[in-house]
Amino acid sequence: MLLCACASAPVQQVSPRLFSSAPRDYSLPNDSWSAEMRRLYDQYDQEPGGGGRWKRLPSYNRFLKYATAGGQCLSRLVQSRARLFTRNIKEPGAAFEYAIFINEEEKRAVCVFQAGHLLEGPPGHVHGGAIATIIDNVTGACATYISGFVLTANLNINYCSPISLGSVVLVDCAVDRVEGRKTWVSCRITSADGSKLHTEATGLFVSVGVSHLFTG
Ligand SMILES: CCCCCCCC(=O)SCCNC(=O)CCNC(=O)[C@H](O)C(C)(C)COP(=O)(O)OP(=O)(O)OC[C@H]1O[C@@H](n2cnc3c(N)ncnc32)[C@H](O)[C@@H]1OP(=O)(O)O
Repeated sequence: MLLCACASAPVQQVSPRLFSSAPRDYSLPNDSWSAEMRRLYDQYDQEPGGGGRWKRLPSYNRFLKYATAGGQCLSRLVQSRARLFTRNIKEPGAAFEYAIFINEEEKRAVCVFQAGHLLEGPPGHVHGGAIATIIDNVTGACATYISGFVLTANLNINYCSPISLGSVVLVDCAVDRVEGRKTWVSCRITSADGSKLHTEATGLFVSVGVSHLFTG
């Protein structure tokens, strides 16, 4: 489902910020984004407080450092050099370029995803593991938004048609049901115009306390 275009967000500066300690929000547009990527982003992006249905999730390369409620402390405990898998390649556009938008009312998440040249699997096309990664990330974000902290227990993926490197696709997820600690999410990856189905998936997420990460 697409929305009317809104005011464009500024393009993120990706040069090293030598004199700034502010974290980079990787979900903001940068110069590597194609016109198609930017167009889709603008369709879902909403001004904060504008009452829109879609809310962009900020995204940093360290999961815990910028989290509220003791994130920094946990980050030090876990591993100071740890970096989020999808955000750890320095060259903009080389790997995972994406922005996730959440629609809380519909319990949906949509991700605009541009797959860079380092994600190659079959010649000229995206690796199945990279596709699984973006699915896990977006379905996981959707489940987390609705159910709080969860871990992926099960992911089923049907690869229907290959995704060309450099192309922009839509990852569209919805929470199907929540029962106790379990949250089921379904997901479809389509071409930007929705006409071609690339991938279908379902995921089961289980709610855990953060202490589960330390105790197993
Ligand atoms: C915002 C950024 C988002 C990023 C998203 C990234 C998400 C990830 O990649 S997470 C990393 C990959 N996942 C993991 O490492 C998880 C490893 N697994 C585990 O830690 C555990 O097995 C875990 C937490 C899933 C479940 O363990 P535990 O908390 O002991 O739950 P447990 O009591 O066994 O099961 C709870 C329920 O889930 C069900 N369940 C658990 N695992 C499965 C499974 N694989 N398939 C089906 N059902 C399952 C159980 O049957 C049980 O159901 P019921 O309540 O009806 O009896």
